[in-house]
Amino acid sequence: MSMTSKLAKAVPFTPKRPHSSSGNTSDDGRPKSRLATPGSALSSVKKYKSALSTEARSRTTSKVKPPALPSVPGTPTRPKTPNTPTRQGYESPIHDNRSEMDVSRVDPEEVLVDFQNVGDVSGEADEAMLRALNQGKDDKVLVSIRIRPTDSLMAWEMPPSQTKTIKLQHQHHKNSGTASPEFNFDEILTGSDNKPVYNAVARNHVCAAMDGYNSVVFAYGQTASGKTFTLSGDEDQPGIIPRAMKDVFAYIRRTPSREYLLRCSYLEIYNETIHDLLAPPSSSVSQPVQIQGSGANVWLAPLREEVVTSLKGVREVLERGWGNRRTATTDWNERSSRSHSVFRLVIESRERGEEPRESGRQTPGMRPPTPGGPRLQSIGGRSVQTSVLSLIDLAGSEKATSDKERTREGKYINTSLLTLGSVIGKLAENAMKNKTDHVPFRDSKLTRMLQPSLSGNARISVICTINPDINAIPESMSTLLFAQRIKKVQLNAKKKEIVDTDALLERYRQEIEELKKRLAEKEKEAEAPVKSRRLSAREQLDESKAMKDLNSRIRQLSNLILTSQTVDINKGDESRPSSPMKIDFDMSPYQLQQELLSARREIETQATQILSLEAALLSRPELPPDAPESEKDKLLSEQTKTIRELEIVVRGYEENLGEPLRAVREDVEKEWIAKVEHEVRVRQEKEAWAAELVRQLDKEKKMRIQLEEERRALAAFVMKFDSLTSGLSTGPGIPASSFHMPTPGGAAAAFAERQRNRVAAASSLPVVEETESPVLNRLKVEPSLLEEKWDGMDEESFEIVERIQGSPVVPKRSGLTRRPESPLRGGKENLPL
Ligand SMILES: Nc1ncnc2c1ncn2[C@@H]1O[C@H](COP(=O)(O)OP(=O)(O)OP(=O)(O)O)[C@@H](O)[C@H]1O
Repeated sequence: MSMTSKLAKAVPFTPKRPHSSSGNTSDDGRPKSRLATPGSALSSVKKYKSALSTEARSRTTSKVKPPALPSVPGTPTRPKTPNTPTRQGYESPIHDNRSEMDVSRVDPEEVLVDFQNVGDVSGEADEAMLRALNQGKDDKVLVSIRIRPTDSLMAWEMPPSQTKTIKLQHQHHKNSGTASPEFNFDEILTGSDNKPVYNAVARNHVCAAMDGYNSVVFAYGQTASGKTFTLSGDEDQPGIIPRAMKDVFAYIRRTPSREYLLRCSYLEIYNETIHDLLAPPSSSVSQPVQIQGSGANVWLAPLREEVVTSLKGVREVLERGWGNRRTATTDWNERSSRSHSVFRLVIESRERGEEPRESGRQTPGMRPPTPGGPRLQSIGGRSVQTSVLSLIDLAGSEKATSDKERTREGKYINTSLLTLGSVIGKLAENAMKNKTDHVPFRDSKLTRMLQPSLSGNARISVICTINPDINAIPESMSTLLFAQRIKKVQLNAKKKEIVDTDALLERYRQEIEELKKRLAEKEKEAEAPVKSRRLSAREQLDESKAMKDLNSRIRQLSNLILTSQTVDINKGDESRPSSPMKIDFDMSPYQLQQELLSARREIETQATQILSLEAALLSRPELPPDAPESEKDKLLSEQTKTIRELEIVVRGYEENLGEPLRAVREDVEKEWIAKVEHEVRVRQEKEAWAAELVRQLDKEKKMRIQLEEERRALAAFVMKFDSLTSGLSTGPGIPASSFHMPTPGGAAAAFAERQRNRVAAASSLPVVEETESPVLNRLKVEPSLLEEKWDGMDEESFEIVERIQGSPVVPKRSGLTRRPESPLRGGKENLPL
C-alpha cells in the first residue's frame, strides 16, 4: 500500500488546517496556509496534522510571538524556501538596518529563558555537575524517547512512570502470532514539560562539556514529532538549548578555580549545503561553509564564531540564528524545519593562578620562543582545555508530500538521515564485533561533520521523538529502530588539553600580558620627572593617550574571559562589558575632555585595526590551484583565525560606537560644554584687555619720547632766550619796558618748575588693575607742554626771537620736520609788532 493511500485511510488524524486545492503555494506565491479555504478537495486525503493533546494544543496556540522586525529595502536576504511563512518576530535582526548587535526592539525575555522565568536551578546545578563528573567513564550513547502528547488514539502502551520500556499495543501489531515489539531505552519521557526532559537527557552532557568533554545532544524523529519543541522550546517551556546555556553560566559561577572563554556558532545543513546562520544572509548564500580536514580532525570554514560573555549575548546569537533557519509549512507541521541545525558552543578553560585574585588573572610562564613559536610551559603552567557542546535539531524524516519543493528537500533530508542511520549501524556493528570496517561518514555532510563525535570522542545523547498516533506507527517504529541501533555505538570520549597557543583563550591571555608589560614600562617612564625627560605638551598628550589605549585594550580582552567572579558581577545576564569609561563628574572640564578624546581615539584605533586586518586578509597570496591540499587547508585555517580576530575587533568597535559611548559622551558634553564656553569667554576678554594694555603702553612710550624731545628743545630755547634777553636789557636801542618780557632768567626758572610738576604727575600714573579693562582707565597725565600756553609767552614772542636770531630755534636733531606746535605760537596779541 502506498504511503498516500495509507494516509488517506488514516481517519484518526485531525485535520491540521484547511488547505487550498493545489500545492502549498498560491498563485501569488504567498503561503497557502494563510489563503486556504475550508473543505478543499485535498483536505480529506492527506493534509493532516497529527493531533496534539488539548494541553499541548493550548500551549501551541498561546504562543506569544516577539515583535516582527522590519527588513531594510534592498538588503540581500537569504532566499527562503518557497512557501515559507516568516514566523512573525523571528525575522533576523540582520535584515534590519540597525546593528547586528542591537536587539533593543526584540525582547529576549519573550523568546528565551533567564534566571527569572526558568525558576531557581542554582541549587540543582551542583548535583548535576557532580553527576556529570561521576559519569566520566560513560562509554555508551544515552538514548531517550520522548512521546508527544496527543488527543488521538494511542498506538503505544504508555509506560508507567520510571519504566524505561515502550511497547506497541497488541491490537496494532500486524503479526498477531508474535509478541508485540518492545523497546528499552535509558529514558522514556512524556508530557509537555521541558524541564524534566532537559534534566534527564542533556544536563549531564552540558556539564561534561564544561568539564572538558566534547558533547553532542541531538533530536531525531519524524516530522512534527517535537524535535524543535524539545531543543528550542517556546517562551513557556524553554527547551534544551536555552536551559543548557543557563547551566553553562551557572557552572562558571560555581567554578572559581577556572577561567573560561566561550564562542558559539550556529549553522544549518540545507539540501546538502552548509550555511552559517550567523553570517549576513548574502554572504551565507554566496559562501557556503566547507568541511575541512579529514577523519577526526575536521573543522568548518568559513564559520562565524561569536565570543559570548553572558546569557544575553547567547540569546542575541540564538535570535539571529533562529531568524535565519529555513522552515516551511508542510503537510504535517506548520513550521517544519527543512534543515538540520547545529548550535555549537566552544568552551575553552584553564586553571586560574595561585596569585591574589585582585592582581588580575595570571598567565602561566612562557618558554622562550622556540622555532615552532612560543609555547605554554607545561610544568606548573596551566594548559588550555577545549571542548565543544553541539546541540543538533535534525530535520524531520519525510513522508511523501504534495509540494514539489518540499519533495526535493525531503529527498535530501531523507538521504542524510539514512546515511546517519547506516553510519550508526556500521559503528554499532564495529563495536559489537570489535572491527574497524569502513564507515561511510563521507556520504553526507551531516555525518562528515559529526565524524569526530560519532567516532567516539564525544559524550552523545540522542532524544528520539515520536508521535504516538496510530497513523504514525511506521515512522515511530523506524525511529525506535534507529534509537536501538545507536544505543550500541561505543564511545570513548577524552578531554582535550592543549598546550599550545592556538586556543583563543591563550592568545588573549598572552596579548593581555604583553600589553600589561608595555603599560608597566610606560608607567615607569612616566614616573621619571617631566623636566629630565624634556617632553613637549604634545608628547605628554601622546604618552597619556598610548597608556589609555593600552588600558582599554587590556580591559576589552579581559572582559572576554569569564570567571566565577565576572559571571557573578554580570549576574549572568549582561552582555555589555563594564563600561570602558567610568566618568567621574567631579573631574575638571580638562580631564573630561581628555577622557572623551581618548575614547574617540580608541574608536579610531579600532577602525585602523580593522582596516589593517582587512588589508592583511586581502594581501594573502593566493595559492595556485594545484597547490597541495595541506597548504590550502593551512591557508584556510589561518584565514579563519584572522576573520575571527577581525570579527572580535569589529564587535568591540560596534559596541564602542553603540549606546554606552553615546550615552557617556552626551553626559560628559552636557557636563563640561558650558564650562568650556565660559572659559573661552573669559580668555577672549583677557586677550582684549591685554591688547588694549599694550596699545596704551605703546602710546605712553611715544608720548614720553615726544615729551623728552620737547623738553630738550625748550631747554635749549630757554637758555638762548635768557641769554638774549639779558643782553637786550643791558644793550642800547630798544628799551626793555617796550617788551612784555619776563624777567631775565625767569623763563628758565618757570621751565624748571614745570618740569618738576610733570615728573611728579608722571610718577603718579594710575596702576592698571588686572581685573578691569585699561580701556576704562584713562591716563591722567598733564597736557603736553606743546599743547598749553606759557604765561607771558606766545607765538609773537617766539617769532621775535626768530627774527632776532635769524633762524628757527627748534633743533634739527629733534626729528621734527616742522616747527612743533609750541605754546609760543598761541596768542599773537601778547607780542605786538
Ligand atoms: N511534547 C510536546 N508538548 C506540547 N507540544 C508539542 C510537543 N511536541 C511538539 N509539540 C508541538 O507540535 C508542533 C510540532 O512540533 P515541532 O515543530 O517541535 O516538530 P519537529 O519534530 O521539530 O518537526 P519538523 O521536523 O517538521 O521540524 C509544534 O507546534 C509544537 O509546539
